[in-house]
Amino acid sequence: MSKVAVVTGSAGGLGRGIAEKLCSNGFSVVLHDINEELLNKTVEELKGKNFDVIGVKGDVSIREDQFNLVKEAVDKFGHLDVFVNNAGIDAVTPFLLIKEDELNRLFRINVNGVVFGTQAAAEQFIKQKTKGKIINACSIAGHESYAMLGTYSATKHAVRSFTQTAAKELAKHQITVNAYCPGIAKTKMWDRIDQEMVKYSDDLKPGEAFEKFSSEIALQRYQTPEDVANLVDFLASEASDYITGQAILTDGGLVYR
Ligand SMILES: NC(=O)C1=CN([C@@H]2O[C@H](COP(=O)(O)OP(=O)(O)OC[C@H]3O[C@@H](n4cnc5c(N)ncnc54)[C@H](O)[C@@H]3O)[C@@H](O)[C@H]2O)C=CC1
Ligand SMILES: CC(=O)C(C)=O
Repeated sequence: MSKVAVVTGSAGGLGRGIAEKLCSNGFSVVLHDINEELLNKTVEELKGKNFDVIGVKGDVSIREDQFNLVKEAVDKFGHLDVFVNNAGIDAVTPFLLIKEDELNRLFRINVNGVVFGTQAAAEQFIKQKTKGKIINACSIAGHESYAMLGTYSATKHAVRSFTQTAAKELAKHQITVNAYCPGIAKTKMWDRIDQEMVKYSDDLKPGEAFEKFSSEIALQRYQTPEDVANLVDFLASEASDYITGQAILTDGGLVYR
């Protein structure tokens, strides 16, 4: 019986990389995204590689959607082993200009989404009476707060906090809860961050905010989805069974904790 994983926000970017890695290691994977068109395209591409996948459209910030996502996974594949809370959004704003809408939007998706996904997955693991793995998208911004990324950094610190609390409460059920903390990966998220940072700067040109952040990386290259997927793959495997409540950096040497 193959293992079953759900990856939220996996129509593109890091989530897609994670889904592909788990598929290539024999998982059946439920891809999930709010962007239905891209989700359907990605599902077809992965099916074309003979991967065992389905797609479920949903919004992580809606609690009911997260429980429905787990239900769809179990209806299709019979059980659940791994739930990756990957979906997240960004905002670039000088601190003095942060407004209520930005705070609510980012916390709803980046934090509420992780809480609801964790609850839905844990409920299923407890019902199954099996161990289970919950893996959350944190960031270097969950360890270090960045200028212009105040709201985003606060949400990622909150993800780290909920990862610890959930790990402590769910350990008695043999459920582990960990987080991966990527550095600077060239996905649509960083394309947007770069564009916005350039708008607020007098001297940066398009691409230069990304280059500036990347130039600090000790290993001298920006991150790929595969780099991130390698850590998530480990956290999804039995090799990580004795690890819980951790927010592990994978950033090529950028933030040292
Ligand atoms: N790209 C980077 O350098 C880093 C990314 N991260 C985190 O990794 C995760 C993935 O990031 P990327 O792939 O770069 O982002 P991305 O923006 O390229 O992809 C995110 C995906 O999530 C989906 N999504 C957005 N809101 C959603 C919602 N409410 N419900 C369901 N799906 C939704 C989007 O449609 C998109 O397909 C995020 O949590 C992000 O904060 C962390 C550190 C660095
Ligand atoms: C996108 C992100 O997580 C950063 C800037 O750390």
